[in-house]
Amino acid sequence: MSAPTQGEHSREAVIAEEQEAVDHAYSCLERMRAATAKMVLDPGGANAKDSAELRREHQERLEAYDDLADKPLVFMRVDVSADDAGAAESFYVGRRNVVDEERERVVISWTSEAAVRWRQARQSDPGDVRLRRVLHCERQHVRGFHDEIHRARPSVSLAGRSSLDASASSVPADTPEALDPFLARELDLARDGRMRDIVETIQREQLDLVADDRPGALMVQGGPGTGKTAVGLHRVTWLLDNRGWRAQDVLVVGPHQDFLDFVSTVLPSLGSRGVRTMELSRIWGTGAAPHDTGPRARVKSDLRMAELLRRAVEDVVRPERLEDFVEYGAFTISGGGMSAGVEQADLQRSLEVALARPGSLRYQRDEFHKSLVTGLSARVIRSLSKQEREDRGKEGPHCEGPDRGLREETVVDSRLRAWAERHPRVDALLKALWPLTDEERILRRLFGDRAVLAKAARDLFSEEEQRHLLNKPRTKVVWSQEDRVCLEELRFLVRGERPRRYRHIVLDEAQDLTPMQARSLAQRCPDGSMTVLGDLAQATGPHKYATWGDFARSLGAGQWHTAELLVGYRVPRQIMEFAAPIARRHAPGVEVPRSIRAHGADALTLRHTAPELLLEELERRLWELEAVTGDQRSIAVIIPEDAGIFVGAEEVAEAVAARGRNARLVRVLNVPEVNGLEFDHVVVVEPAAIVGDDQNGLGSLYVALTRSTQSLSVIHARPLPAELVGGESERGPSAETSRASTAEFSEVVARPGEPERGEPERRGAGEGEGFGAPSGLDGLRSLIERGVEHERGSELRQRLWCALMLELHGRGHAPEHDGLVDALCTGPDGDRLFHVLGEDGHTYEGMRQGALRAKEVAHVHGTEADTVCLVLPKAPEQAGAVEAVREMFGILVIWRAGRRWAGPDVFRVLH
Ligand SMILES: Nc1ncnc2c1ncn2[C@@H]1O[C@H](COP(=O)(O)OP(=O)(O)OP(=O)(O)O)[C@@H](O)[C@H]1O
Repeated sequence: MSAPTQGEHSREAVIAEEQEAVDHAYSCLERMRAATAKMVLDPGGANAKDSAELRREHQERLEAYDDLADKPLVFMRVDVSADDAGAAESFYVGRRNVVDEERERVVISWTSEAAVRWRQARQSDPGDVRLRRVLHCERQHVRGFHDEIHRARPSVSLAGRSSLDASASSVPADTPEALDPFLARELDLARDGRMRDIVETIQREQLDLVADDRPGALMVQGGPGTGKTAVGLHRVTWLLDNRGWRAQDVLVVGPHQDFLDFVSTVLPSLGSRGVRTMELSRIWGTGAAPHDTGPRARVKSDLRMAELLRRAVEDVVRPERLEDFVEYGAFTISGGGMSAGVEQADLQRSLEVALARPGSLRYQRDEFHKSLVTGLSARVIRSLSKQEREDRGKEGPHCEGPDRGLREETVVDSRLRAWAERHPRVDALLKALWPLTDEERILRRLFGDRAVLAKAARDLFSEEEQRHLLNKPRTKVVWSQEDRVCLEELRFLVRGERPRRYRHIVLDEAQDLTPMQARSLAQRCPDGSMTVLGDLAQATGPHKYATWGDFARSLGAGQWHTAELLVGYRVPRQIMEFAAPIARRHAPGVEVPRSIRAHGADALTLRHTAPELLLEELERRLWELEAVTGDQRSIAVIIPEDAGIFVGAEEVAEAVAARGRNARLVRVLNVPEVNGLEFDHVVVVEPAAIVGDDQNGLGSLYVALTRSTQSLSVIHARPLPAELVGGESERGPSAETSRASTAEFSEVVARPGEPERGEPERRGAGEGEGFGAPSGLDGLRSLIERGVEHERGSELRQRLWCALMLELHGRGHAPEHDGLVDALCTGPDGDRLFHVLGEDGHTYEGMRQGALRAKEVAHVHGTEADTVCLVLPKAPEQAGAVEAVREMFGILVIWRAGRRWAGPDVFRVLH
């Protein structure tokens, strides 16, 4: 073993010194933990309630210590000038505040004002920072370090550096392109379905936003993977620590539950427990409600709806009905030997005053009710009081004391008020003036009655827009997500009910919020303190905002400011360059992030194939990826939402699951489900179908293409959207043509009939002959082919066929298929021919016809299949049908039962 160099000596010495400090920090933390655990058992407190409250607080602190799990407690040392003479004081920065027995600071939380300031210092403008050293720890063990700022002497890491430190010390930390090795290592880690906190490697521009203390809404625009979500979550911890807010004061809103699960460990690892997180659709009730679509969704979630709803509520009131209750110039009630009345002019005035009061519909009604009852009971009281006085004069005193008369009057007054309050005529008058006081009925009437809608929508919505809002007559109303937002607005207008409020709200993927949703969320945050995170180029919702200023208008935000994140930390550069033209087309004013991650040679793969081979190609790509990546890396298959293209998510998922061991890490998702998530490898299937004809389809594709940290594979049968291949799209000329050219990528083109790479050539269908058709049968063959082709028009049959192909491929077969044969497996125990049936395949008649067709196919194809099998979409309708088909035709039958195959011969035919 060679002797260590001088550099290695000094490096080892530094690590040993830092290790000592880290060990001390951990032992102090352990002491604090033990003391807290003791306090949980014996919390003290003046009474039981206090004790319970204290116990809960200690318990939370204890859990916060434990939430560190395997994350390092300490990750930075900072030396700052203590005096002009050059003395320096050292501090350690970490995930928690730690003190020693004398309550001296041992570790300062990264959220403290000082720690943030030190981290914002630059080598060129260090302020009082003399040394800023990043410690690379694995749990408690210091493995390396890197000096970002060192003013006293050259960085020790320059000498004898480890491979981990090598690039860091050679790159000036102030250079934006600098990718420090700790960061590079973090970014390259496998994505296991849970986001990690980035507190150790947070970049200056990110930290600036985390610690932004301006009041109002902070809106962060940033492309895919620029760390918006990470910034939003770290900001929550910073706010809780610096504003003294409780966790319950903050709400984090994300696009869907998977996203919330994905980020669920970040806040606890930063020491912030109990922050409420919610998926967007659950904010307004159940997430299961359907969405409106197309122009209806657009109109219904437009900000103008707020005014329409206000008018709809205003229009509910029918002041003209007052007349119907007035006789001889007054409104009167009588009963129980009493009568009372209010003159019309007074009544009119009361109504006007009530309607002019700021407040909800019910509040105004109640105010009118109160003043009416006061007016009525005042009249009765006066007459009764006179009577009483006369009676009292005859009968003598009823009770003693100076306030006798007053008390009697009060009793009479309250009894009379109750009488007037509940009088049926009063009730009838209120119902006539306010016929509706229920938000659901008001909305049903607005969307169900053309005249009501036209009156309220007069100068707000065009006639066409009004048509989109109208429900079809006699349609049973199921409240959509968009309706639910309107209902919340109505609940305020009608009852004055406001949803729960928060001190701060973080909105992630905010570009997809509708204006009405944004307005509704802002109402949960009366101080307007919000963090709004989004990317206008990733917009997939019914509304597209041109600027964040438009979004701020929906929020009704008094104060707001925007910031931009421009460096991408997730997506490798080659993929980002491929996807960028899509973003530029979709949101021309928005800057595409500069990816900090270097090209991987095989980061991008494009595969073109025939529609019926899409599934096979996908299977093949998954095998390849798994072969390369092994068991540890996550893979997402992103398919179009309208799966009509070839097969649904279920079938792909089944095929993935059937492969067993790696299935855990392979997920099949569509774009709304993948929003905000990331995976190591992503396979995007049929981009053109993801774009579809939706105005926000390009946004969806941009989301799909930018989910991976390692590689992107695109498998397509339809031509790629023009933006991806540098062409002119039908959507108009590209703002900037793509720099990507298909030649740059590994592209495999496979069509039926064309030999694929490495496969023996075979003659394709549609060229006059199938593989092995006996001569003389050509005429018959084409007749039968036409019949088969016709049957293949069934979508159900197509899906069933795909499921069968997946199954067979999954079992290691390479089934042949052509214009006649659905699947033919050749193996040592004979040939098996499968014939797939469609809609009526499970009826006996369907099976009988299918059996005949299968026989014809086998005959003209010339296959001497040892086994012919019918594949039904579900279990046969008639008992005994399977046996009958087997005995009469010699044909076996299997069928689909949910996600499985079933039938008495299923193992024989599918082995
Ligand atoms: N400073 C950093 N250090 C380490 N990892 C980082 C840093 N910044 C971002 N990342 C990582 O980059 C990935 C993308 O971050 P994040 O999901 O926050 O981006 P985003 O802008 O919200 O993306 P999208 O718009 O696609 O939702 C995450 O894995 C995150 O941990």
